[in-house]
Amino acid sequence: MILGLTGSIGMGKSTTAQMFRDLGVPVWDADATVHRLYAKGGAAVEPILALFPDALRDGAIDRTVMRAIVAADTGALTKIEAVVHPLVAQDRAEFLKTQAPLLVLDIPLLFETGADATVDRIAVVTVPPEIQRARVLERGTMTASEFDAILARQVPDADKRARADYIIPTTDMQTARDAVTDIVAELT
Ligand SMILES: CC(C)(COP(=O)(O)OP(=O)(O)OC[C@H]1O[C@@H](n2cnc3c(N)ncnc32)[C@H](O)[C@@H]1O)[C@@H](O)C(=O)NCCC(=O)NCCS
Ligand SMILES: Nc1ncnc2c1ncn2[C@@H]1O[C@H](COP(=O)(O)OP(=O)(O)OP(=O)(O)O)[C@@H](O)[C@H]1O
Repeated sequence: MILGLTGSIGMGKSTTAQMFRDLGVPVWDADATVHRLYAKGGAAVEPILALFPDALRDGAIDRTVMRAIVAADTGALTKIEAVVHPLVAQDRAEFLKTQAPLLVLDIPLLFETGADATVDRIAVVTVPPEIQRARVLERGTMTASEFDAILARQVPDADKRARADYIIPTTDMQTARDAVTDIVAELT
C-alpha cells in the first residue's frame, strides 16, 4: 500500500510525515531528496550550475540564490524541474523497493507531476490560507513575493482537497496526530 502525502507550501507536510515515521511507517521525502541533490557532491550541483552559475556556495547549490531566481524569473522553475525531477524520481524508485505493509511518499508536487497516478491513496494536509501564509513568512527564509511565486505554481488547496482520500487538518498537533493514527490503522 502506497500513500501519497501532499499539500501546498507550508501546510505541514514535513511535520505530518514525521508523525507517520513515529508510528513506524517508512516515509520518503521529495524535498529532502532535493536537499541532498543540491548539497556538495550531489547529482544536481553540476547541471544546476550550468543553468545558473551564480548559485554555487561552498560546493553546494545555495537555496537563497535559487529562491531569488525563481521569484524573479517565471520560467526558471520549469528549467530547474527538468534537471531535478528525473533525479528525484530515481531516488523514489529505490525507496519503493522497501518491504513494508505501508509506505508513505511525501511529495509536494504529487498532482502537478502526475505522481498521484502511482499511489494507492492520497492524503492532503491543509490549513486556511492566512495560517499557511503566516507560517511560511514566520520561518523567515522566504519573502512574500518568493512565497507568492511558488504558490502560483501549485495546484490550489481546494482542488487538492477535492482529490484526496484523506484530509489531515494541521491546525494543531493533536488533530493531525489523530488523523494520522486513523489513516495508519485503516491502511495496515
Ligand atoms: C524553490 C526552491 C529553491 C525553494 O527552496 P527552499 O529551501 O526554500 O524550500 P524547499 O525546497 O524545502 O521547498 C519548500 C516548498 O516549496 C514548494 N516548491 C518547491 N519546488 C517547487 C516547484 N518546482 N513548484 C512548486 N512548488 C515548489 C513546495 O511546496 C515545497 O514543499 C527549491 O524548492 C527548489 O529548488 N525547487 C525545485 C525542485 C523541485 O521541484 N522541488 C520540489 C520537490 S521534487
Ligand atoms: N499539526 C500542526 N499543528 C501546529 N503547527 C503545525 C502543524 N503542522 C505544521 N505546523 C507548523 O507549520 C509550519 C510548516 O510546517 P511544515 O514545515 O511541516 O510544512 P511543509 O508543508 O513541509 O512546508 P514546505 O512546503 O515549505 O516544505 C511549521 O512552522 C510547523 O511547526
